[in-house]
Amino acid sequence: MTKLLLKGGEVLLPNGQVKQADVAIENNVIAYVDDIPQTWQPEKTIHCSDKLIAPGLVNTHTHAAMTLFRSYADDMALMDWLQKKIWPAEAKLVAQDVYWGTMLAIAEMLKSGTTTFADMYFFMDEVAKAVDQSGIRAVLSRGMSGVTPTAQQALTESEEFFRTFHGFADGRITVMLGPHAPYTCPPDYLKKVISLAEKLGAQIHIHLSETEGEVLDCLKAYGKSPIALMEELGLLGHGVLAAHCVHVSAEDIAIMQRHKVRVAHNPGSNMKLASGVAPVPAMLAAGLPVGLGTDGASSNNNLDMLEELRLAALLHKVHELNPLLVPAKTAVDMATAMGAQAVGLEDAIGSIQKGFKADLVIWNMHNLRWCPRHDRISLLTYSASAQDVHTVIVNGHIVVDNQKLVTIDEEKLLFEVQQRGMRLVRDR
Ligand SMILES: N[C@@H](CCSC[C@H]1O[C@@H](n2cnc3c(=O)[nH]cnc32)[C@H](O)[C@@H]1O)C(=O)O
Ligand SMILES: [Zn+2]
Repeated sequence: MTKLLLKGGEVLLPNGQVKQADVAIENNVIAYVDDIPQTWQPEKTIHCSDKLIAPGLVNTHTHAAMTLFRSYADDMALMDWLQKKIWPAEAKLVAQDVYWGTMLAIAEMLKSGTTTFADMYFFMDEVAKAVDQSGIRAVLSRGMSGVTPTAQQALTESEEFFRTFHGFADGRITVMLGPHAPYTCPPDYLKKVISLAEKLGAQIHIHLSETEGEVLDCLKAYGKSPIALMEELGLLGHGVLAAHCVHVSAEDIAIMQRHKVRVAHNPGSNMKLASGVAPVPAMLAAGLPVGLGTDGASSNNNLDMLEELRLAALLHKVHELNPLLVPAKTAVDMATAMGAQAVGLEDAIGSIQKGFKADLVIWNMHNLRWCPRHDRISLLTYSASAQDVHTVIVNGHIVVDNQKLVTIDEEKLLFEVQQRGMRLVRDR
């Protein structure tokens, strides 16, 4: 048994209040917040004065290994970017590339306070290996496309991946099915995905209504929006994490409400690819859980969730010319508890409370950006930097210690990803 005490810090509580409290961690869970019995003796103590103990950030949508393509193809529209640059480069990927690209992503995420990420990619055994070794938590899906020669193989691999890795790495890995999008997965293929989801009891992670073009094409082909088409096919009944949802109508939102669809909002990616502005205030008002995501590093171009948190708080204000929208408290909620809901882990992570998994970030407030401290949630949203991440704990284990990665060799990582990234985009 390991017993860890976080002493003398300020804790961001589930109700959004911040209070001075000690936190006791036993094995992988939060054993006590504040009311620690006299008899409880820690094996290790972290002194947290001038520090804010907050839930780990939840990155609800990414393609981790796309760090390999960071800065390779910028300033393009989504379909051009995917079809002309990314998919040809991805065709050259080998398993080891995905391992190293993912490890780089994990290193970047951990150091910037992310403790859980939802991923959709391929060579997922390699992703699971990187997750296992690094100590982060992840919700993994093998991206499936119905229009490539690997369509059938993707279904088989997804099933095997689910059976092998759902609950793996001390429960840090959960697995979803990942049909890529309606424009790469035609209805007949999605029906196969749905049958598989039913057979396995698996949830679904999919890109929906990311661009206006996607919605118009879908209307033309099927007479329905992507969301309405997904409802008709029966996909929405399976616990759906829908990435983007930029071009959704009021009717779409009503459908999503009926089926408790969870949204991954990616403001950085949506802005960079000029996809549009998701109606986040309307989706929140409809009671949909809206988490935040970075999307792949190649459309962002970093995996810093604090940046998404801030963009989420800023974008909707300027877009609707209403400074009251997505206040700091809501943005922090989206990056933590609502993110946990979005990835289906709301009973385990996303808030600091007794019995929850010990996934925490200790922020250093003793610096210029955090002074003076009128409101910690405001400071975290509008002022903080990833450099203020002092210590990160996932599943009760310290994975970042005083800004240093504990489980990952950073120099080796930089070398590997530099070499591999260059090879992938070299013309043959
Ligand atoms: N098409 C793959 C499976 C999809 S994996 C996830 C895919 O999502 C792609 N991707 C990354 N960002 C976005 C985005 O913003 N929208 C749609 N797809 C994206 C990424 O390049 C990757 O190919 C196959 O052949 O089986
Ligand atoms: Zn994506």
